Order: sequence, then structure tokens, then C-alpha cells
Amino acid sequence: MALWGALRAAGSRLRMGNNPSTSMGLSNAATVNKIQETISDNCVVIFSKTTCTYCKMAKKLFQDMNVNYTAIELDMYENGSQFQDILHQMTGGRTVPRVFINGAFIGGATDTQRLHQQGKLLPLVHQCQMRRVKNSDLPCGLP
Ligand SMILES: N[C@@H](CCC(=O)N[C@@H](CS)C(=O)NCC(=O)O)C(=O)O
Ligand code: FES
Repeated sequence: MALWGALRAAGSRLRMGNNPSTSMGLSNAATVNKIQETISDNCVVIFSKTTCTYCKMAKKLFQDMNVNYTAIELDMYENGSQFQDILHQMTGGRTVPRVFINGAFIGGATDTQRLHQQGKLLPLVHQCQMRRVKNSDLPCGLP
């Protein structure tokens, strides 16, 4: 999948750079893995900051639709800026919120709001949820 390629590329680009944030907390590879795992295990993931009003707006959109989401609050992580660097490599921007649905980056708060106004947000979530139900019917969770 293209996104995994982008993630691996992001990891190696950052590893080659002189990135002081790797001296504490997770290595870039571990942070890339954590992002990768989180967005593939959860239909809706919001990389967020607890104090950010734009982030609150994005989270409220999903709350109002009764959709569960996973929020990674980067201001609660010692290596939050490392996450943002990797998200930058993956998505072209390091601002929060960064919203992923079904493993794909859909944008920031205003992009998410726009998709919602266009009636496209909930169908994306449902697509992901339906895929998960189908997969869970298979023995041993095989894909
Ligand atoms: N148009 C973007 C604006 C995002 C934005 O400007 N985010 C600011 C906080 S509100 C940010 O991430 N600043 C850098 C930082 O917090 O690291 C969106 O709708 O998501
Ligand atoms: S709205 Fe101010 S930090 Fe996001």
C-alpha cells in the first residue's frame, strides 16, 4: 500500500537526519510503527493536542455523528514533536489536527469539516466499519 511506502520513506529520511528528539523516547522507527499500527487498527484516528480548538472541533464532529475515534494527544507525549515530524513526512503538514480514516489521511480540521458538509465523512467511516465486520467473520482474523 502506498501509505506504508511513504511511512517507511519517512522513517528512513528522518533517521538519516540529525534529529535530537530521538535521544529521548522512541526511535523514529518505533514512532513510525506506532503511527502505522494506530491508523491500521482504528477506523478514525485524530492526531491532536488537548488545548487546540481546531482539534476540539474535529473531535466534536465525530462525537456528534456518534462515531468512536482514537485521539492521540501529542501534547501528552514527550516526543510529540517527533510524531509531528513523521506526520509531516507522511502527509505534507505537521499541524494538528491530522485526521486519518481507514488508514488514509483525509486532512486537518477544515478538510474534515468540508467532507462532512459534503456528506462524505460518514460514508468513509462506514466503509471502514463494514470492512472490519467482514474481516472479523473470517477464521483466526485472517485478512
Ligand atoms: N487549516 C488547518 C489549521 C491547522 C493549524 O493551524 N494547526 C495549528 C494549531 S491550531 C498547529 O498545528 N500549529 C503547530 C503546532 O501546534 O505544532 C486545519 O484546519 O487543521
Ligand atoms: S486552535 Fe489554537 S492551537 Fe489549535
